[in-house]
Amino acid sequence: MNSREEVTHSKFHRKALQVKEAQSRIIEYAKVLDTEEVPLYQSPGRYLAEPVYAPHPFPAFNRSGMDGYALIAADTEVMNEGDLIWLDIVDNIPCGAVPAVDIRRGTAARIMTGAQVPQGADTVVMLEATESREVDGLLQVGIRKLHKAGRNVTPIGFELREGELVLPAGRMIKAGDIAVLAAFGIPFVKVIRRPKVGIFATGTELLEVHEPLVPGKIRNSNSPMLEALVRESGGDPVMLGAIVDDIELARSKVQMALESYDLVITTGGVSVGDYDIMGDLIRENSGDMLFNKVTMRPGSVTTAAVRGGTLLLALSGNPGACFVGFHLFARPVILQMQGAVQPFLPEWTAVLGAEYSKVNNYTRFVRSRLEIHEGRLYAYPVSIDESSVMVTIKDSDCLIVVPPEERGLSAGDSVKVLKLPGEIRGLESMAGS
Ligand SMILES: Nc1nc2c(c(=O)[nH]1)N[C@H]1C(S)=C(S)[C@@H](COP(=O)(O)OP(=O)(O)OC[C@H]3O[C@@H](n4cnc5c(N)ncnc54)[C@H](O)[C@@H]3O)O[C@H]1N2
Ligand code: MOO
Repeated sequence: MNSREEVTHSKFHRKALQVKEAQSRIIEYAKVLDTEEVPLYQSPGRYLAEPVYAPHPFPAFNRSGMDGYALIAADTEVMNEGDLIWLDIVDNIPCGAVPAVDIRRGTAARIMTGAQVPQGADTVVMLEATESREVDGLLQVGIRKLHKAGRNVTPIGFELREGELVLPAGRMIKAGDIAVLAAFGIPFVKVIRRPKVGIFATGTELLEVHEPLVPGKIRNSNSPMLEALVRESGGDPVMLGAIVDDIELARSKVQMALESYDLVITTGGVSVGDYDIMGDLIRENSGDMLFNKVTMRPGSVTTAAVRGGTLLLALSGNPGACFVGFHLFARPVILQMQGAVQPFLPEWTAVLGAEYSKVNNYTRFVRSRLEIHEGRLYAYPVSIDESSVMVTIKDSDCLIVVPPEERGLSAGDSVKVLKLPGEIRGLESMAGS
């Protein structure tokens, strides 16, 4: 066999890996990146680099849950129905103040919601359940009903005890986490640095977004889509444009990108056509190749290599395949590099909303809409889900996983779905219905 035949031969005879096997081959090279400190307000969406333990109990003092009077519950025990018990008011405690006097039998303190309950008091009686009077210049509060100890008092450490784990490392920071960090006086948060992801497209047919359409050409929609997906995954996308189908150009672009970024994603040119330069380029150094075929549709031609320790993910040019390939391979790498606890798409179970008859000998990942009817989750395959189709990507909430052996699926079947990130768009169609 001469070398040209060898190239052709290896182009056509690819060893296909199962998706899980392909995922575990690449995830091995997705090393958690170094840490950095960011201001609290910039931390949403970032991943915590280290666990947060409560530095003090929360609340840090016994807290009043009502505006009213702090007193000793036992003082209200001796009451007959309808009688008023009169207690001397010895203090007035606004929020933020430290009580000046301890409460002893026969006394009470006026207190506001959120203020520190004074020593000795074990209950707070709400203002509406009290009366007040002045006797010889002394203010007194009258209590009509029997009150139990502990009412309207949130004890110290009720939410968190000192030293308790509040936020584990690898957790993506959201609004509730911000509240915890703020409450514990953490103005700068240690997070994992965002991976820098170089993105470029290959294809002589590609025009930039701003260019007018000309015969035979299409606009490069995959690069901006990948840019958005990388950003959505917490990565820092670096747009390297589109190159024509020229292997020399691709080689130098790949080399530069691998030396400069934490991950390189390309789209297009991985099939067996005469101009599928990314496939050829990766095969040149087959020792570095992790795989160049996966038993999935769309995206069977998804290719991965590792060079100088950096991953190169060559996704298909077909928009549907590029989208699915990103979620199955690129997103987990980007998340893992940020130390995410669960880098893969979550697996849910749904009811299939409509018949799906397409099958082949590869696992299908069918772009689908999600809806909830009477408390049950339904997945509806999008109207057209071919690998080459772009327009239905926007309607996808999940990917239904259709195993290769199935004879086609019927409406009502239980199906495994991979939930895509973000809100469920399918629910928008139900708004107002
Ligand atoms: N003889 C064979 N032909 C094909 C095979 C095969 O096994 N044997 N595989 C098919 C499958 S499956 C897929 S998927 C595609 C994969 O093709 P490539 O990944 O090499 O992608 P291209 O050929 O470069 O482009 C495919 C398609 O997508 C359009 N495209 C490309 N880049 C972009 C972009 N940045 N934005 C929008 N659209 C893009 C391109 O114009 C083509 O229409 O190969 C099958 N063929
Ligand atoms: O790689 Mo293709 O997208 O399987 O159809």
